[in-house]
Amino acid sequence: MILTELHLHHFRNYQDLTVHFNPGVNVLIGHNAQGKTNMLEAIYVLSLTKSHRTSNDHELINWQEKSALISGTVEKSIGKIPLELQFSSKGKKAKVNHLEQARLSQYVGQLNAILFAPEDLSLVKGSPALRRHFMDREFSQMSSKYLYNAGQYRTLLRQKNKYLKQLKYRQQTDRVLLGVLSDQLAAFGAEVIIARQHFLKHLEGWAADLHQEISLNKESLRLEYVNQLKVSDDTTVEEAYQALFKLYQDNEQREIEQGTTIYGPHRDDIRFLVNDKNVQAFGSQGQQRTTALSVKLAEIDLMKEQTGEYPLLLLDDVLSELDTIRQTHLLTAIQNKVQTFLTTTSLSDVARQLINEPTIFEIEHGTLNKEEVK
Ligand SMILES: Nc1ncnc2c1ncn2[C@@H]1O[C@H](COP(=O)(O)OP(=O)(O)OP(=O)(O)O)[C@@H](O)[C@H]1O
Repeated sequence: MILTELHLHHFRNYQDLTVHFNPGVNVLIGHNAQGKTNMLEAIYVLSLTKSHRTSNDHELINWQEKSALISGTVEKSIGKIPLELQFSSKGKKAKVNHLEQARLSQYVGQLNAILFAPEDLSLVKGSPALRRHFMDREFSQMSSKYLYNAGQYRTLLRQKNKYLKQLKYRQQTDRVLLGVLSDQLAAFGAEVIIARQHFLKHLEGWAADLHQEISLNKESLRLEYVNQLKVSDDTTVEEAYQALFKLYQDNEQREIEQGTTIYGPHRDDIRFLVNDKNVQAFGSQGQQRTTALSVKLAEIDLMKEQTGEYPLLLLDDVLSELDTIRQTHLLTAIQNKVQTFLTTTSLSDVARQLINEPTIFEIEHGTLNKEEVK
């Protein structure tokens, strides 16, 4: 898919801007604090309805204003689709084809974007929460069912945890309601677990090939889904539900004593194995970076496989974080395949040579100038 046009109105430091993009590589270049990341963020928000930098939508609205608008046209194999998001103190409204969507979950999936920022290089060495967030964010874009199930799971988890605390401090005594909450939680949790198993298996296939290539055939990569149920590719949702519900029943007293839910996909993780060794514990920084890069690039192919369309790729200041070999791999892997937006304060010679006919936009104080490419 291609984002042909973007319009920003009172979004962050952009007053009123309409920009037409290159279907290939778009370079957003400028000094610090001019609005490069804000532009990538706008595309990301147009894709997922929320920002990767803040959970407070109000921050997206220009400080002098009361509302903001992001709109754009996405071109897919089925045709052109106009998308629009409005933010105000009353909340946000999402429109597809000029029609307001009753639920944001109906909107997500129209425009898919993969964001790669320097912090993604710590996907491997960062906390398990980072990897769970990664799974939820990426798999939600590929499957509205996943988005729904993960959302329901989160809501029920909050309810169950609140109830467990009330039982712990004896503000409640009725365990029947706890059983009902655990039953529902196990049902949505099982859906999330089986979907993660499925998506990670496919992601592994793509990532292993890329990793081998980037490491010049020296390393093999495997991805293991770490979960308390130890599911395999053959485990059904029903089996996972039964197993998870049993864990809740068997550990009811422990969960009450701890005032929190101990089992479920909110405790999952991903283990990355390079040449069969856990790269988080034993890998060099370079191996960890190669792993993160392979996994990010693999997402592009996974998304194409699952949705039939390539996503957009948003690269926020990552080139400067990668050495020449990894830069070369990244840039050759995306050329002529995915529409790419990359921010940088200066483009290295390597990148200039590798990028095919980019459009270069110079950003200064929330305005854009197109640079003629020499
Ligand atoms: N809600 C807002 N209203 C107005 N201006 C904002 C708002 N939010 C952020 N800004 C301004 O946007 C600018 C930051 O833009 P951005 O994060 O895109 O920088 P950048 O060009 O990516 O820089 P760097 O290279 O340092 O990452 C800052 O000047 C900040 O003050």
